[in-house]
Amino acid sequence: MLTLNRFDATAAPNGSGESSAPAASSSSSSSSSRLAALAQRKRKRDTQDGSDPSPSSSAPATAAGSSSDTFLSAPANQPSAMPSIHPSRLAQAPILARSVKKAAQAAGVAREKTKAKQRYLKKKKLRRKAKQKATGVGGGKKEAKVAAREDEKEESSDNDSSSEEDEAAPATVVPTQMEPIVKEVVPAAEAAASSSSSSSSSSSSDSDSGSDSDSSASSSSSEEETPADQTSRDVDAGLQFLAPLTRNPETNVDSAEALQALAVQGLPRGMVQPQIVGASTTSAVEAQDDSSSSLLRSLGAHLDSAMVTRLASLGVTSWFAVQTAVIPHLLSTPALPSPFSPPRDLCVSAPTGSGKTLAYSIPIISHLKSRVVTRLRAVIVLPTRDLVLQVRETLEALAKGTGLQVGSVTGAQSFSSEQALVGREDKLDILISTPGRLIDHLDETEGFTLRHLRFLVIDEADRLLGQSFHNWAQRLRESIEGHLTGEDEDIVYPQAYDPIAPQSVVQKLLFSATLTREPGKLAELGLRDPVFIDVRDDAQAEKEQRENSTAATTTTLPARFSLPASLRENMIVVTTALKPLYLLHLLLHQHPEPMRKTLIFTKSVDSAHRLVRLLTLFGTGGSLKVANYTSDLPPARRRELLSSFKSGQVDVLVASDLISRGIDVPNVEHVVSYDVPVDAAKYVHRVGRTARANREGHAWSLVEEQEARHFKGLLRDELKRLERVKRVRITEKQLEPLRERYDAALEALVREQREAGANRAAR
Ligand SMILES: Nc1ncnc2c1ncn2[C@@H]1O[C@H](COP(=O)(O)OP(=O)(O)OP(=O)(O)O)[C@@H](O)[C@H]1O
Repeated sequence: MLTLNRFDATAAPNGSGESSAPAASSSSSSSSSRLAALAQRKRKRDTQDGSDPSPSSSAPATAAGSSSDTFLSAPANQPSAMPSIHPSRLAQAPILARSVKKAAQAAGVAREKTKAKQRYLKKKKLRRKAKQKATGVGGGKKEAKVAAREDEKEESSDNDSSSEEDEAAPATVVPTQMEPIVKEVVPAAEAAASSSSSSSSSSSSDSDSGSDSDSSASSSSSEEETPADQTSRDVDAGLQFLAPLTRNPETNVDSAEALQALAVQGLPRGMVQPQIVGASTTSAVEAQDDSSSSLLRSLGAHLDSAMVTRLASLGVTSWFAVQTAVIPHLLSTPALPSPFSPPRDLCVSAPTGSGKTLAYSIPIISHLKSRVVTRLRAVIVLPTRDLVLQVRETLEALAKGTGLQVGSVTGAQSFSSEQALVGREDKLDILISTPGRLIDHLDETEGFTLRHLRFLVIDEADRLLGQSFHNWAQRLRESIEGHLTGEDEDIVYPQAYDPIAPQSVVQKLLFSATLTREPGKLAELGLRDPVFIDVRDDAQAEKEQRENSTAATTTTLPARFSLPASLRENMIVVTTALKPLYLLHLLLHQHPEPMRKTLIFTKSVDSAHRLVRLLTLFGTGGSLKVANYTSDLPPARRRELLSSFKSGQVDVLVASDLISRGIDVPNVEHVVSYDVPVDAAKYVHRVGRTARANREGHAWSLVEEQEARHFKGLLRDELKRLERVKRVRITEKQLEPLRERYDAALEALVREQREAGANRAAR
């Protein structure tokens, strides 16, 4: 076991000979040697740093032995040195956790307040005081902010001193001791790779690891196994998961080694072993309250006939693939899970337009509809206001008649009116929000609490986890888990190293068509043993299922990008100078009829404005009504435009990437990328605005000659769909009939812009 052996090895040069003491010797002598080793290491570091030794190790250098003696003469009931194991390791390895607990009990470890716990309680008290101050009259907000800043300062100064304190406190299992363990693993692994003869001539740290292996070999071969040895073997097994971390995990490689590496680096196991579902899977929407033998009914959650009727009125009579997999899974978790057996989290990767919104909305409503009092039990986080409103509309339609209260906060209304909504805990059952606004309310709205939360949905998860806005993910997680401490200051949990500690019952649900594979990003949310559901096209799903059924373990990752099978993709290579002309040809003459129900994406708001103006000057108005739909428009105007588009009063919307994610505009037939998307995720979300809900749709990418190579590389290497993209040729000869009008429109546009520039300069 690395930690223990390392301590023994450090003690050996001291002449105590404790490292070579038989493993069967009493536990107190083995802990003594570790304590002596700790003291010596600390002295050594203090000497190297030139810093003042802390009181616990402040004995003069000549009194090395006596310093150890100070530890050795600890009272008999002083807990023995425990292996330091990161809580997350213990959470992953129940056997190891049990062994550590047993060893702790055998050694008589009293459950007393550790220093870390004391620090935590102190900080909590300070936070509460700051909050109380903030809720006082006038200037409360400012005071709270100052107090919070002070909290942060204190936290960082605490952290600075923690490693020193922790080492001086030999008897506590403190997570921060993980760091030395990890550092030791790296040289040990390197040493193993190099020739065995080099160990004798290594530096002091090398010799540490060298003697680690020596001592473990000698003691394990000749002596009887003690409980401490048993523990150290278990810890060794746990540490096998540790490996040197590479800085940038390869998240786009599907080889077995890459997957293994990602798993070692912390990608949840479930993500390496997803549940794969074919995209054409469907099932009938049926009420489950009629069958007394229904498993779901026995679990207290089911789809009642009122919900089935509501769904039918919305045109939903059968489940899409993602719903077939996700809805029963979520309904089968209890509405009120036990904190001692909390539900597993869920990550879902499914194509654009495949019905992910209903996949989470229906189980949430089905679970919450039987609640007795209104409390905030579900929070749904989305990246933009438009998406928040869209999802809110869906939830309101589904919740009709259930009495559930659905609300949203996005910043579209004044902060105080939102506070009136979220500041009282009996106003809302379901809240939909952008991350920034949610954190603002957590920080500043008195009475806003997540303590009753049951579901946290992160839709468009990869986009949201890519945003570091005020560390929103971590702060949200703290708010969810923080309330577990309750009012009783003596109960501090969750402590992952206490296997029977109650945990938060919040189930986190992540959805996206481009789900992130980055362990670091997923770790921000602290997912609990997540289940992964991955909807892929049928051929791919079948292949994966066949391969995985013959393999001992599945080694696959959820698809990085999912697109609907009903999407037809095309690319047109164009000359830069004539790009608008190619677009005009595509819109007006590529098909027997002009292209209606079309979304055009440009690279910026300005380009969108210019393009709309050019199309208008050209006079497409006779056959196609064009409007721009960009982020500079007020939300009300955008909603108006969407409804005009839905009703057919507007045929073509020219947008920046504002609506490329999530927005569900029914019946979009064509998506044109006037400027090619900069990355694969953008491509997926743009083209995913068409071919939704199993309908047919067409995507067109206008690729300038000099961009063609890069774009093809994107399709081939990242999206793996080059062969699905049809190359459409438009010759310059085909453009001739439009040329004259186009030149006139272009000239008029240039004139307009010049005049506008001159006017601006004159002002
Ligand atoms: N079972 C169903 N039957 C019929 N229509 C459905 C069904 N499920 C969803 N839809 C419709 O499909 C459309 C797309 O659904 P939704 O917006 O949830 O897709 P999504 O998977 O979230 O897409 P994106 O990844 O682009 O956000 C919506 O108009 C929705 O009403």
